[in-house]
Amino acid sequence: MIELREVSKFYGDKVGVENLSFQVKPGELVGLLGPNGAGKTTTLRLITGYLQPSRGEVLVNGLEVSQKPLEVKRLLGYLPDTPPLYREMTVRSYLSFVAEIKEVPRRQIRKRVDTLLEELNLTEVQGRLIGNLSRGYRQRVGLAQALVSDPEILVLDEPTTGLDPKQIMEVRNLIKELAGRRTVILSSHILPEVSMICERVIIIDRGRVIAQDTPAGLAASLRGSPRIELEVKGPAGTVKNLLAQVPGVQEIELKQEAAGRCVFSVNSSSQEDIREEIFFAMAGAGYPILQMRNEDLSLEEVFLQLVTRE
Ligand SMILES: Nc1ncnc2c1ncn2[C@@H]1O[C@H](COP(=O)(O)OP(=O)(O)OP(=O)(O)O)[C@@H](O)[C@H]1O
Repeated sequence: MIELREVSKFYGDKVGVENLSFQVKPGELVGLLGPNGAGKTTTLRLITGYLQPSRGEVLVNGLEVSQKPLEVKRLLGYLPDTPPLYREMTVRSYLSFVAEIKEVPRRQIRKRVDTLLEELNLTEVQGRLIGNLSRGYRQRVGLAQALVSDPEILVLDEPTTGLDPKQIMEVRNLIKELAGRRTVILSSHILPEVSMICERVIIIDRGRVIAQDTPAGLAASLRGSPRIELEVKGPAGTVKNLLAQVPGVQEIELKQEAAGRCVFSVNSSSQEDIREEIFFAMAGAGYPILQMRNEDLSLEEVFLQLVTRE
């Protein structure tokens, strides 16, 4: 649905993005993740045709964006980093105006706007001037204008920026609901956000793709050897010796010891799950396991590792 082929964009001698290649398949919900200045906004502007690449090709639904800008814009709904709102218009008149520009047939405009007002919880403010709305409402109006033509593809630049926690939850849920029938690409510098709502994450840094995978896949590929955290009721020394005999155990680190309990972090050399073996070893010796869990890397840790490694 969206394809970037070795795309570069330079601003004078400054690099916006360099040699960027990735694809987004129909129906996917993909997150573009990166720190400030990584090139997220540039990438989204290239996809929507607001910028021309200095090198390479951007294809949307098989059409080259720079060759077929109007056709591509018909397929897209775009929420830019600053939504293009007219402060002196009411919510309803603004959405009707955008619907007209987006070539929604005249007879359908009223119904379409009603549906959007309903879906985005804007019905009660439909008669208010946009300039008088709170930031959360304005963001929702921005999202509504992106959806007005019921586009196949949605491009959202930092859709939750500036919202309060409740509004963030609402907008995230809305995006998930919208995603089913559409292809969605959104940008964010918030890690939990993309891991929560996106099926696939493309991490960019300094204009380049440095990783792309599912949130779980990214964590797994970088996790290296699995780690287990274990709390046992028993003497630390003996427990450590027992752990050392479990096949696959590589490193054992005592993290805490108090009141007859000890907490260990155990590194395994194999990709096999060694928790069962640990259980039998402790049960055999009569030391109850109070807690045992895989220490998974969060997306945040993966992201930091990737960016730092670069
Ligand atoms: N119009 C411009 N002129 C010059 N440099 C620009 C322009 N727009 C972006 N840049 C530079 O290109 C790089 C990528 O910027 P971009 O806005 O795409 O990043 P971003 O990931 O969206 O960051 P942010 O989250 O801060 O918006 C940055 O170094 C930025 O300073």
